Amino acid sequence: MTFQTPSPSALELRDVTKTYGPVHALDRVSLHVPRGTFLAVMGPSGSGKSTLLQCAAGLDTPTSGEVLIGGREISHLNETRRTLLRRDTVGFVFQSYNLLPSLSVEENIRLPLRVAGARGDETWLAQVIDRIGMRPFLRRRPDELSGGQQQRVAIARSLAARPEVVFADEPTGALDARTASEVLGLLRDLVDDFGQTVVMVTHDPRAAHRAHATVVMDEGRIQDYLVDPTPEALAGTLLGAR
Ligand SMILES: Nc1ncnc2c1ncn2[C@@H]1O[C@H](COP(=O)(O)OP(=O)(O)OP(=O)(O)O)[C@@H](O)[C@H]1O
Repeated sequence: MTFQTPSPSALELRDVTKTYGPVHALDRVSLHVPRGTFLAVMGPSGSGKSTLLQCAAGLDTPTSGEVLIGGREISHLNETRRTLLRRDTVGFVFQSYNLLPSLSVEENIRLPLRVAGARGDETWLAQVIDRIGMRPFLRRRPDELSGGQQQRVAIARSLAARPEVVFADEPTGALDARTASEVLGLLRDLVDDFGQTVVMVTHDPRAAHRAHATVVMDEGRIQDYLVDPTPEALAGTLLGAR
């Protein structure tokens, strides 16, 4: 499955299989995600979305096949080297924000740099903070923010080290429809304006609709690949997946 653009690849899966005993959670999945694109991953429960994200982000290793982030093969690295590579090249956004409650907004955003012992690019950080609209809130604690604001902070944190790919796992699952739409608009803007690459697992066709393209998983395989689908087309494809 390939985007028809000449951009270099931010993420590539080559024939990736992940088995748990007799279960093929991923079954020879190949995928190419160019830089500066927003890809949604949908599919029924148990179709392999989380496994795809875990293997693609280097949180887990495939049983066979290769995963390349920014052209570097990660699936054959040992745990330590994979952790280091992940730290430098991958950002995460979770449904539950996962901010540290004792740290300020600014400290949360800078956390990946602190953990890496990196100085960071101050111009980039300032750009990100302004783009997500959190500059007035930098000294607040997460519990002094709304859910949407907390997710904005989490998105800024995911971008702090200017990663090759941001992986978002149901990033709007805990938000009301209006706030979810704002957060998705922000993710899309980060891709369109900053050239970031985002891979987002979602159950929500309205969320996937904001991405450039959607892969639909079923039984560990990519069952469909839709470019700029309408929410109705996505809902129809998902109904047909089982
Ligand atoms: N650690 C594990 N041990 C055994 N089986 C697993 C494990 N993780 C996933 N599976 C199995 O692999 C298949 C794919 O699971 P996965 O969690 O990737 O699906 P999913 O599409 O993310 O589902 P959901 O939408 O419910 O989160 C399922 O059959 C699941 O039971």
